[in-house]
Amino acid sequence: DTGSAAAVPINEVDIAYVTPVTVGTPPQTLMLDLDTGSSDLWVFSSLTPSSQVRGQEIYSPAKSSTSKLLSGHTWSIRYGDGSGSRGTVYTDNFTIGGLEVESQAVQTAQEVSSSFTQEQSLDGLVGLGFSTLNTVRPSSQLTFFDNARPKLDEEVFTADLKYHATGSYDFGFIDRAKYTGNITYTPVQQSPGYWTHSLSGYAVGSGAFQSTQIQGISDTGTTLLYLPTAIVTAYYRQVQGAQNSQYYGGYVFPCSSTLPTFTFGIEGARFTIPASYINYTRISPTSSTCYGGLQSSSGLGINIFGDVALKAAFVVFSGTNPPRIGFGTK
Ligand SMILES: C[C@H](Cc1ccc(C(C)(C)C)cc1)[C@H](NN)c1nnnn1Cc1ccc2c(c1)OCO2
Repeated sequence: DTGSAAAVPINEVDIAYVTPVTVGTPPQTLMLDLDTGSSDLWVFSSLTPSSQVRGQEIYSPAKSSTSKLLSGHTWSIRYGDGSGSRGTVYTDNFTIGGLEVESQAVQTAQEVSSSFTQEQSLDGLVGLGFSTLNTVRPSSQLTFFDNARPKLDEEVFTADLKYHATGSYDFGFIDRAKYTGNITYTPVQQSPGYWTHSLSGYAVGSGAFQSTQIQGISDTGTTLLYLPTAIVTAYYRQVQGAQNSQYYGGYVFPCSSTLPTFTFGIEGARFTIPASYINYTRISPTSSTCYGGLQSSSGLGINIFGDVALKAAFVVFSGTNPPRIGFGTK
């Protein structure tokens, strides 16, 4: 089997992408954030206090003839940006882009943090990290990808995220029409459960390519690109008026600045992020100061190849043994 679904940016600066999914019988449609950097599938639900729901679609297990309570099971997740959620668990039919998994663990939120309440067009997350990271207790649950694996034509899913436009996620096949040339693969170290791999180096603008291994995680659920401070300072040194602002918590610069491109390596292949992707957003709607899409990872303890980087390529997440990740030019 295969599946294919849209990845729709939830706002005008691509803070996150959501994908239509259906849960239950008859199908209830929700817009969820497919997140390779976590492994819980959770949704706003009929169990979420109405004070914490602001426009989101909810999943009501009581309205589904195929829902089953996973009795005695709970979950609680805290994301790296400080947001979080917790609740109980049902199993139900779950479909993404025509690919169905029966009795998928669907984690129903009984509490969500304010940053989730504020994102009205995001109804939850589909974790596509390794199932070892799932927070359901006493027994952890499998991700949608792990449940779908046995029926997939090929043990892969792909991400084709786009800048200020709708892209796609495919399951079980690699769509040749979505990239040119070949896919370059590199090994994934699946501990502690992220899609962890290395870049082979980087270049700032037209500068020489610096060959250096940079380990990090490819994370579709993270907006920006977070790299070591030395690389980030080398980049913003090329930007007139750029500064690392304590107040704004990162590099800012005049919105009128000309930004260099940023190139990253995967093995011998090179992928260039257009300057426009790094001119991320105005710090406030009327400001002429802009916040960078490339920021330092020093506070995170891990380098994160988020959407700013991933949308510059066609990415193959391969669940083969051993797992690997592939990048193609588009
Ligand atoms: C933050 C997201 C998870 C999320 C997504 C969306 C949202 C909103 C809808 C409310 C906008 C909040 C949270 C990420 N997913 N793998 C994640 N989950 N756990 N770690 N990370 C990566 C990380 C870690 C730390 C950081 C960061 C990123 O951005 C800034 O500081």
